[in-house]
Formats: sequence, C-alpha cells, structure tokens
Amino acid sequence: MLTIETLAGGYGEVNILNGIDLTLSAGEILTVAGTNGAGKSTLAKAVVGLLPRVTGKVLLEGRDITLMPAEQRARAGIGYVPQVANVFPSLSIHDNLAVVEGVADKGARIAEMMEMFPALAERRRSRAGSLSGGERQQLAFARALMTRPGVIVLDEPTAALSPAKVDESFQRIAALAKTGTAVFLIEQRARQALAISHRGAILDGGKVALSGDAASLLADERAAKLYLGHG
Ligand SMILES: Nc1ncnc2c1ncn2[C@@H]1O[C@H](COP(=O)(O)OP(=O)(O)OP(=O)(O)O)[C@@H](O)[C@H]1O
Repeated sequence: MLTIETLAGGYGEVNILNGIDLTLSAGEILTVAGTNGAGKSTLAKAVVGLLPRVTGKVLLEGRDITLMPAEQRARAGIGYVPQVANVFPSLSIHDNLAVVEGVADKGARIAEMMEMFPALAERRRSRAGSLSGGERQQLAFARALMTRPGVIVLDEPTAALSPAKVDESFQRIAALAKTGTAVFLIEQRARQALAISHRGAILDGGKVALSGDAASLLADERAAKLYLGHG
C-alpha cells in the first residue's frame, strides 16, 4: 500500500531524515516509535506531503507520490491526523464532519463516524471549540476518516488523552485496521502501540534503528533497554 525508500530530507538545509525504508500493507498497523526529536513527526509530514525538501521515494500502491502536493495525496487516499488537532472551533462537531469535501454518501459516513466515536455523538451539536484536547483529537481523526482513506497517518493520537481513554483509542485503531485501512501510527506509548501493531520501527537520528514484526520488537532486549522504557 505504502512504500518508503531511502527517504531523506528536512525543513532547511539540514537533513532530519537520513535514509528511511519502510513498507505498510493494507489492514496493517505500523508503529513508528523513537526518542524525542528522532524525526517521527517529520517522517509523517514527508508521507503526507508537508515536508519542504525530500529525496528518495514515497509510493502509494506503486505510484510515485514523492513530489505530489499534500491536497492531491489526500485525494489519492492518504489521511492525516497531526499532533495538534485541526478542527474548526466555531463549527459544531456535526458540521466539522459535514464540511469535509469529496465524501460519497456524506450522511451515512457521518453516522458511521458517530458510531465509531460515541463521545462525539453525544455532543454532535456542540461547538468543537468547547471540546477537550482528547475530544478534539477524536474529531480530527473522524474528519480524516470521512473520505475513507486507504492509509491513515496518526501522529501521537493518544497524547492528549486521559489514561482511561488511551486503551479505547488503541482498540479503535485496531478495529479500523481490521476494515482494511493501513495505519501509520506514531506513538510515544510504544509498548501499547506495538501490542496492537503488526510491525514496528524505531527511529533514532532520522534513521530506522530497529524494525521488525511487533512481537519481536516487544521481546527485543536492546529495543526494551534503549527505546521502549519499562511502561
Ligand atoms: N518546522 C520545523 N522547522 C525546522 N526544524 C524542525 C521543524 N519541526 C521539527 N524540526 C526539527 O526536526 C527534528 C525532528 O523533529 P520531529 O518533530 O520530527 O521529532 P519527533 O521524533 O516527532 O519528536 P517528538 O516525539 O518530540 O515529537 C528536531 O530536531 C526538530 O527540532
């Protein structure tokens, strides 16, 4: 579904990403973890078309999208939920979903989103500006799913959530992958994320330091010691 080959690049002249190779198949969850500043968010931006300078390749279903602008990538089926949620604060929850363009069967899709995110359904007429950080994140997630993207890039989806909601969020992500969506999951909660993932990659200094299937990464002593913490 998504192939990343020798991807490098950054914001200015200095490379933040230093040659990354990763693949993600339909229905698969790939956790990308790593220390602060390792380049995880920068990698997400390169995948969705928001990094100013890149070399190497990003392929979507075999098609080279490395230089494709972000809006076009979104139309081609790459959804993105950035770390700081993008919602329209003055619009209601319902209308935040209703204004998403390019959605076939909009009413039905909104109903599906309300089912997937019960906390949003309860407050569908409330202004998005009145939501908590975690609820805003859910709304941004629902907005990104409206167009039924084949790949979704989630940048720390659990960061703003209360501990009680973290599990629920991971379960929702697992359920989404079961419907065939490929999930590119950036997470600080690496152990929990790997527990629902098929594969994982740990970034360090803009490179993949370790990668493999999620279970072996969880069992890897070096990964545990250097990157996963004890939690
Ligand atoms: N807009 C930007 N312009 C210039 N440099 C940036 C920009 N955003 C991030 N950087 C730099 O790129 C490097 C990698 O940052 P990035 O946010 O990708 O790391 P990260 O692994 O996602 O870290 P964190 O877990 O803290 O979010 C850092 O040195 C950061 O200072």
